[in-house]
Amino acid sequence: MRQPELFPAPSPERWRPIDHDAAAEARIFLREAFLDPEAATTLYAQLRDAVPWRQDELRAYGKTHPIPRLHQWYADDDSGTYVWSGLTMHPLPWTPPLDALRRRVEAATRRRFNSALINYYRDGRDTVGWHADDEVELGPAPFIASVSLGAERDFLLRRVANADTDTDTEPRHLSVALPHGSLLVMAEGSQARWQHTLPRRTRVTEGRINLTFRHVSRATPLHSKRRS
Ligand SMILES: O=C(O)CCC(=O)C(=O)O
Ligand SMILES: [Fe+2]
Repeated sequence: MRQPELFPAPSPERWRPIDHDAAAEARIFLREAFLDPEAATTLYAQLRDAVPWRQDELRAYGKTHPIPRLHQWYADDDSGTYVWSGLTMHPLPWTPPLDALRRRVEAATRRRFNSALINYYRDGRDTVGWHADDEVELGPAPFIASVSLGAERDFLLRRVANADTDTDTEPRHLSVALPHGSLLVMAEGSQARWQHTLPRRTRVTEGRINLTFRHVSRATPLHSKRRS
C-alpha cells in the first residue's frame, strides 16, 4: 500500500512533533506561533462576538443535555449538510476573516480545506469528549488542521487500541498545551490510530475558540458521530 505523503514537507524545522517517541506514528505536529499574538487576539474577539453560536443538545438515556461548548459550521456552498446526533447543521458561508485564515492554513499545510468546525469553550468547564475525526465523509485518511485562539488548554491524545481500558488519569495519554495563535496538525493516518479530547480544566476562567479545518467530500451529508 502506498504510504500517505509525509507531513510536513515544506519546512520541517517550523513544526514540532508533539512527542518524540510517538511522533512517527501519531503524525501530529504543532506550530506554536502560527499567528502573530495581536492578530490572534483580534480574530478571537471578532469570532466570539460575530459567530452566531449554536448551543446544541445531546440526547442520552432518554434525557437531553446541552453539549458542553458552543459551535458553528462554515463551509463552501457545495460541501453539503452536517448531521450531528440527529441535528442538521447547515453550513454558513465563509466570512472574510475566516476565509483569510483558511487560506493561511492551506498555505502552511499544503492542503485544501472546504469546511471548518468552530468550537467556543466559554471557560475551563467547557470540553469535548474522546473521539477521532474519522467520519466517512472526511475520506480514508483525514488531514485536520486546528487553530487555537484564547485561553491555553490541554489537549490529550490516546491510542485507539487503548481506548477501552483507559481511565481519565491514564499515564499513557499524551498531553499537549495548545497556546493562543497555535496551529496543530493531525496528518493523514492519525485519526485511525489516535483519539483526542479537550478535558475540563476548572482553573481556566477565560474562553477559547478552536477552528478545525477539514476537507469533506463533495455533495454528501457529513454524518458526524456522537461526540459529547
Ligand atoms: O478544541 C479542540 O482543540 C479540539 C476540537 C475537536 O477535536 C473537534 O472539534 O473535533
Ligand atoms: Fe476532533
